[in-house]
Amino acid sequence: MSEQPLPTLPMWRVDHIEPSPEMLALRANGPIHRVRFPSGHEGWWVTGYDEAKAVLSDAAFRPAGMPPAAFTPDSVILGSPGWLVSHEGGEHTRLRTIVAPAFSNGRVKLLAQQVEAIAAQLFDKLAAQPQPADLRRHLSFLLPAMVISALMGVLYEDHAFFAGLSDEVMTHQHESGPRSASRLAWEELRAYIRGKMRDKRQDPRDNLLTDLLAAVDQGKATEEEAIGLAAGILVAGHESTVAQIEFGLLAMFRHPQQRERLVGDPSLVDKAVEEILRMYPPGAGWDGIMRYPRTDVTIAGVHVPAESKVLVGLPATSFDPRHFDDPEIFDIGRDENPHLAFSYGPHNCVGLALARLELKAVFGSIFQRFPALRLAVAPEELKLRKEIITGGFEEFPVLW
Ligand code: HEM
Repeated sequence: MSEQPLPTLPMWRVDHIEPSPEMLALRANGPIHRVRFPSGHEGWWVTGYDEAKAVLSDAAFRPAGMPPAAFTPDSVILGSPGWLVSHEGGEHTRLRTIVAPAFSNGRVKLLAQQVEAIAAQLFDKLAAQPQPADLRRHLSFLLPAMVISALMGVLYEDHAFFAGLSDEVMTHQHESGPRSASRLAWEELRAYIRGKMRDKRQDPRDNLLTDLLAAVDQGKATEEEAIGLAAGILVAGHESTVAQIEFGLLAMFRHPQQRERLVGDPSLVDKAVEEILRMYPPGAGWDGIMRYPRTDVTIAGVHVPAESKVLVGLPATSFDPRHFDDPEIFDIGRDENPHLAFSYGPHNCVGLALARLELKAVFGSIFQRFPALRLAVAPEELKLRKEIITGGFEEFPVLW
């Protein structure tokens, strides 16, 4: 009897936005599945909510940035000192503790007015464009980059430069060899940060680069680690947020009644953002974050040998009915929403409060500012950026 072929990733969303029916069917069939990854390797895909949380908080698993030697690293930034997902245990805690205060709820709250002002300024610029206009070019790509400049304490005018580099790092991450475009961009980004950190010695003020310099001076990190921490934050904090703005808008276009509900009651914005994150998180169909068990482990009764690939299917966990009532319904008033879009455990998203603030700034007022905002093309005509894990689109043409 011939064996069934393995389910294969990616499982693309329907029209870029609705969850893949194949993914939903597999998820409903059990919490862990043997699958084939886009790289051709076989491994496991964890789609159960509890099982995902257990893997993400279990020290038996190495983080995404520490693949076993058998797997070719798929990103130039893996192994770079200071890149948080390439460190584990005490080393990871030491480095994360240096940047975590800059992302605390209290520090992020202080940025709220600035983030609102950046959003308002970009809305004005978008409104001044001839229609249709590319919302990516005028809003989604810029807003996270401008917010990160404020956080880092670098000039606003630099945002286009470093956002371009961060984009290049992510876009070409499958290339290998020392002269790949991605590696060059990563090196250029690090050189840029090295220069900015030197400038901060003369003009410190209160920002993340100054915190990083202090950590170097106090012997908590090497200069190379501090540079890697800053560069990693730039890359991790940019593309994910760009894509989430775009997927969130698609979600709202797709569900006009929920959009009207939000316009009618702007106090729903916090819950709306959580629901967007739950049901339409950024993603290009690779469907999760990787972990590597260092020893043999058992997940939901399935034996998984050491050094295998275990993909934790964060988007799939959002449809686990053990944790979400009517999970396939997009409901911006959902009360209980413990989604895992920001992951869980020691590597959960350090920038989650900032990401929420940025998304609130967009979804809290964009439909008031542009009541007739809509896509200028059919959703299926948008070109998904398939080569980067967070997805997002080449262009996002809109009318209003
Ligand atoms: C909607 C936007 C965002 C989403 C959905 C998101 C999602 C995630 C996820 C799923 C991880 C876990 C990766 C893993 O466990 O392998 C992560 C980690 C991380 N994120 Fe975010 N993120 C977002 C925005 C941001 C922002 C705005 C920043 C900073 C400015 C940021 C910085 C980071 C960093 C530095 C890590 C690595 C943490 C560690 O390994 O300790 N992210 N993010």
